[in-house]
Amino acid sequence: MLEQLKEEVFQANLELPKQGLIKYTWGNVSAIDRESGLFVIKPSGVSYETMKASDMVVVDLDGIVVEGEMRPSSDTPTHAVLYKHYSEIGGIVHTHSTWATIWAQAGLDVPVMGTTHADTFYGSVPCARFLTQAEVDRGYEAETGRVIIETFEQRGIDIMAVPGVLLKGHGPFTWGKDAKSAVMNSVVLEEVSKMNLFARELNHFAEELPKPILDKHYLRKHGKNAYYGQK
Ligand SMILES: O=C(CO)[C@@H](O)[C@@H](O)COP(=O)(O)O
Repeated sequence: MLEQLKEEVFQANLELPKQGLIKYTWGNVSAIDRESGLFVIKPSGVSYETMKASDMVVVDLDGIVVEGEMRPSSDTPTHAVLYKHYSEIGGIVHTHSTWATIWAQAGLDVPVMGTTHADTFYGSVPCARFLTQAEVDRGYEAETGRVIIETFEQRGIDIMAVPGVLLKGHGPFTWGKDAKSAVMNSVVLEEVSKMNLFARELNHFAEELPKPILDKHYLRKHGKNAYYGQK
């Protein structure tokens, strides 16, 4: 069942250490099959060196295991809440990648300071608030998903135009149309987090990208008249 998706999710998980986004088991990737309403996620706490495609766990949108021998990622309820709320999302990634986590620990949005950012994210990547004691008690991981939704709704941000968020004091989540694009978005977020920190260090008054350039770069890749790359 869902053998191809398991392979895709497995390969996407292997990309995390390859791209330098994680150490040890500090991350997870999932992808959903919208037809069955089931998603595939990596098992919790299993070394990337020994993990196999057959170790991937299939869960439903309530996070209940449907297939697999292992316990799914501890972040499964966060993934489930996001898949349930946003039908456009096909893949989700969580990491503790260093540069993005620095911004998360500083409690700051990652501003658009260059075209590298604008090519992927149509605006600042928001930093969501800390969870309250009541939220932690109610279910930390599911409430984390709800805080992400709250952040995007309160700020009126389109989830697919800005496919990532920072969780204050924790780290980034990114998403995309599938697992591969969600991983690419994590790589971009990590790179721009690093670039921005150095740019602000060199010049505390370094400006954000002006709107016309943000529009041009984002829309030429993602707008309805996109023309970047090959047909
Ligand atoms: O954030 C954390 C731990 O603080 C987790 O996302 C991370 O360790 C990955 O956990 P899983 O191996 O996916 O259960």
